[in-house]
Amino acid sequence: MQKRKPKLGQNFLVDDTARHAIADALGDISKRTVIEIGPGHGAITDILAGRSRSLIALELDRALAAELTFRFRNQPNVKIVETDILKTDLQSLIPAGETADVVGNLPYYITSDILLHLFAAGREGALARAIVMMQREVAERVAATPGVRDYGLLSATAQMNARVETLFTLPPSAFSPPPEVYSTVLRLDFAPRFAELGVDTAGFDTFLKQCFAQKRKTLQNNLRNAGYSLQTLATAWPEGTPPLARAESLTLEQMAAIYRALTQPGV
Ligand SMILES: C[S@@+](CC[C@H](N)C(=O)[O-])C[C@H]1O[C@@H](n2cnc3c(N)ncnc32)[C@H](O)[C@@H]1O
Repeated sequence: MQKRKPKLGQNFLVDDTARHAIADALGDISKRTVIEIGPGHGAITDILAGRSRSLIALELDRALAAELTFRFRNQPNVKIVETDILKTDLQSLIPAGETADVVGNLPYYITSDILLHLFAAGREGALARAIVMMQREVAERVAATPGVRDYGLLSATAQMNARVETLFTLPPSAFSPPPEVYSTVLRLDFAPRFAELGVDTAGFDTFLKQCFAQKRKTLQNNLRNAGYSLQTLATAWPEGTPPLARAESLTLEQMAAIYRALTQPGV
């Protein structure tokens, strides 16, 4: 086994039950294209190769990509691509008119960037489902509901793009070498809510960033810092929303109502 490259987040899964549970969480993939992020030594790849119609595994580490290319050389449904997931256009990997599912024990140093990359592909209609493992604390933020301590920009962004379900948590001993943190597996079913909530994608993304800019400030103060006047905010503020509310206490429906009132006054 090659030496671990800590910079690439290489903690390999060695728990047999867990790697099967991750593959099982995808459901029936016999007719699906599956994209694996960071296959490493193939702990999950081995299982998916025998189950999926087509498996495309994206690995940045040249030696690992070569190892897997050799191992799967006689399986025409498996394609190993040496590439950076963040620089890969996922839609271009998927047959026209179809969607793919994603699986990955993610390199933790770029978890948020990978999630944003997946949400962008989900909005394009390229992805149906993702089973992704990440540091437990990050998973808790992705899955948190409004009003709880962990709810913030990552939760709101994730839940504008997907239904989030927490599946299970693994201790450091499930990996080699063991990381310093616990890890949690999430299921994301891509279901963008922008049209349903009457907001435009790019504008509402920016608005959410403005709303959550400073956690200790009220939502109105964050929006004043973003350039909205007190008077504009007072006129647009929906009835029933406390003026001193913080962004993390509001539902996505309430956030969207404020955004619509600010950007489409009189509608
Ligand atoms: C946590 S390991 C998981 C390996 C394997 N899937 C497993 O479960 O044992 C993360 C993997 O992602 C790869 N990786 C890191 N950065 C990447 C990137 N930007 N694009 C694609 N793969 C990357 C690493 O080389 C490593 O193989």
